[in-house]
Amino acid sequence: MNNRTRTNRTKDQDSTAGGSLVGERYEVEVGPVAHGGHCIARHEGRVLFVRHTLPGERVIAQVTEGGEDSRFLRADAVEVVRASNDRVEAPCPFSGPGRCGGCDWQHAAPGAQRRLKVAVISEQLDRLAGLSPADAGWDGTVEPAPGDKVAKGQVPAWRTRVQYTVDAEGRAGLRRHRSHEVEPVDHCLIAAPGVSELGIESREWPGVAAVEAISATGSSDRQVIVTPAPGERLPIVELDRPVSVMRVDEQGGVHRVHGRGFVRERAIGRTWRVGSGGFWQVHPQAAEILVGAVLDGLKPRKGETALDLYCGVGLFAGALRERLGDRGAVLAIESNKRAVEDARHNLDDLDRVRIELGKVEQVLPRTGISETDLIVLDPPRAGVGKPTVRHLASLGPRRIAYVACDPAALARDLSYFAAEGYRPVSLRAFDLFPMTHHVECVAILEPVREGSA
Ligand SMILES: C[S@@+](CC[C@H](N)C(=O)[O-])C[C@H]1O[C@@H](n2cnc3c(N)ncnc32)[C@H](O)[C@@H]1O
Repeated sequence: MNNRTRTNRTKDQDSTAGGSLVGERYEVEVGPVAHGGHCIARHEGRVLFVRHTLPGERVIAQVTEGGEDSRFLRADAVEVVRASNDRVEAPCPFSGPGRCGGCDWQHAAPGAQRRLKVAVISEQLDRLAGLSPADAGWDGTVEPAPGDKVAKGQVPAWRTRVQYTVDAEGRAGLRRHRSHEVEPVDHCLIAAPGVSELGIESREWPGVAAVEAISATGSSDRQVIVTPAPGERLPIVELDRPVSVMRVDEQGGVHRVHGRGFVRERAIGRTWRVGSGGFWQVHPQAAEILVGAVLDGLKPRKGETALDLYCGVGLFAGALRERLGDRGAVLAIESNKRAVEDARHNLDDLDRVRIELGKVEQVLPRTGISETDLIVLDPPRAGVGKPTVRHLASLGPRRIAYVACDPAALARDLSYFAAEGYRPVSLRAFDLFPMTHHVECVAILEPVREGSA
C-alpha cells in the first residue's frame, strides 16, 4: 500500500487554509501514548498525534487538523493495518473517528487503559519534574475504583454528571472531539444509572442549547440544568420522575426553576449540599477514595492545624477536622461563592473551621497565617503555580497532600516544590474516569531532611 494516499476532501476542509493537510491519509507506525488521549506517530519527519489507535499498531491516519507549516498534525486512525493485542471492539456505537469526543479509549481493554495512564504519568513526571516512579514513591500502577472491575468489552457506568449539547433538530448528544458539532446519542454507556434514567437522550429539546444531568450519590436527588438557545425562553421541562430544574441565563448565572437548587451527595458518613455550579467529583466512589488516600498520606495528629485549598463544598476540610481533635483547626479557601456557602452549611456542626471566599493566591497572603502542620491542595486543571507553591512551602507544613486531575500540572508543581525543599514521598493514581484519558493522582510531600538526597 502507498504510504501516502489522498482522500476525497470536503469543500470545508479545502477552504481551511492554503497549506491545509486536513483529509490527507498516511500509513504510519504508532509509537508511545501521549498526554491527551492520543498516540505519537511520525510521517516524513512530522509528528502526528493520532486518536483511536494504540502503541505498536500500524494504521492509516487521516489528518484532522494542521497544515504544511504546522509543528504537528492531529489525526484519526481510520483503518487499522496491524492491531495491538490490547485492542477491543469499542462497546459504544457512538465512538470512533469523527464521532463522540467524550471517551478516548473505548477501543482499549480496561487493563490496557490503565497501562496507558501509567505511561502518561511516568512521562510527565520524568519530563517536567525529573522524577522516576521510585523517586515519587509510586508503585507505577493506576488503581481501578473497586466497583469498576468489569470484564473485557464491558463499560463501567460511572459518570454522575453528563453535559449534553443539543443540535439544531433539538436532539441531545455529546460533542465531537475538538468541535462544537453534536453527536446525537441514544444512550451514553459511561453515564451512571441515575443519569440514564432521566431519559435526556430520548426526548426532544427544542429551543435548548445544552442540558446537564446530575445524579447524586447516596440520595435520590436528580437535577437537570438547562441552557436555552440564544434568544429562546426556557421550554417547559417535564420528565418522568421528580427532578429539580435549573436554568442558565445568558451571562452564565444559574437560577432555580423548580425543585431544590442543589443536590445532596453522601460521602465519608456525611451529607454534602452541592449547589448548581459547585464542584463535586463525577465518579460516585471518588470522594471516598480520595479522602482515604489524603488521610492515609497525611496521618493527621490531634491538635494539628490544616489548610484545605481549593476546597469546593468542604470535603477535605470536613474529613480533616474530624481527625484533628478539640484543639485542631482548619482553614479552607475556595473562589466559587455558591460553593463557599455550601461548604459553610456542610461544616456547620464542626467548630474551628474557617472558610474564606476568594482565590487562594490572593486570600492566603491576607490571612496572616505564618505556619501550618498540614496542607491539602486540590486545584483545577491549571495547577497551583510557582508563587503559591513558594508561599505554601514558607508555611513549613509537616506534610502536603496534592490531589491532581492533570498529571502535567502535578509534575510542574512538584518541580516548584522541589526548588522549595519539598519532595513526594508517595504517589497514588486512580482510574476515576474510565474509558477517557483522564486520571486522578494523590501525591504526599514532605520537607527534604538534612542529609537525605
Ligand atoms: C478540583 S475542584 C476541588 C474541590 C474539592 N476539593 C472537592 O474535592 O470537592 C477545584 C476547586 O477549586 C476552585 N478554584 C478554582 N480556582 C481557584 C482559585 N484560584 N482559588 C480558589 N479556588 C479555586 C473551583 O471552584 C473548585 O471548587
